[in-house]
Amino acid sequence: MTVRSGGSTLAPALWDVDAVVLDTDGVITDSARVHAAAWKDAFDAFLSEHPPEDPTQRRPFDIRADYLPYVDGRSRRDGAAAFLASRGLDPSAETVRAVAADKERLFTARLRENGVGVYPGTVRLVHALRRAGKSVAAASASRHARELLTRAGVLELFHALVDGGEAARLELPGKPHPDLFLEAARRLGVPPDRAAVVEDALAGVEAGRSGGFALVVGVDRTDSAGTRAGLARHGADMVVTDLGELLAAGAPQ
Ligand SMILES: O=P(O)(O)OC[C@H]1O[C@@H](O)[C@H](O)[C@@H](O)[C@@H]1O
Repeated sequence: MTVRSGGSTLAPALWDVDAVVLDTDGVITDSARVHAAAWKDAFDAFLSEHPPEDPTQRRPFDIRADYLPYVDGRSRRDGAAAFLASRGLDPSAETVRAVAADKERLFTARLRENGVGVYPGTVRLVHALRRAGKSVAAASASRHARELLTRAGVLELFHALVDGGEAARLELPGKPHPDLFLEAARRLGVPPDRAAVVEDALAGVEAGRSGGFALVVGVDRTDSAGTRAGLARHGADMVVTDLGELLAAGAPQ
């Protein structure tokens, strides 16, 4: 049976779920690259001021090799600590706070200068899900998620939002723990085995998998074999390059 409602058609993978929880950075808004670039500047400054003892660990922060496994999807402090530890540096609370504060300053400056865009394929999918009677939530480790969704003009499309501020207030452990997504599903009133998670981060697909969600969709906007394989290995049931692929062929573009 094809779910046709309001003229839109969802891909079969979504027919059997009642709700979809979408990560924000890189899934709804094109802000993952802004986070990654700000982290690179902050970590490279730190590495040149505090070079690791082992010369092989002194190379600059690399967005593919370092951002994806250690920082993407994790809270500000968890991401900073994971990367520093990966280079053999002591992730003391003080060091983590200093690097995270530097990244925050760089991130907000970039955001002020360039603004943030939204992925049109995601907006089309969210409209189609709503027309099909499904609930939709946004979830993010970022404390900026509400601001980003508001600036992009899409906040009102979501029935619930759990962001980094909420996660801290509720003391939810960050991704790869599933708590952020479970809280979003709880707010929608849908059990995880009736809901899908959509994520671009390795820690995020892992969270969807360990949360027992019915479907975990990975998003790889670079369409690289390595990233797709990584997302699948960490728990994605399927990987798309754009969320428009979750609309059935023939659905309005
Ligand atoms: O510093 P913020 O805005 O609270 O964001 C925390 C994290 O949010 C995640 O969504 C990003 O993938 C990370 O790069 C970022 O560090």
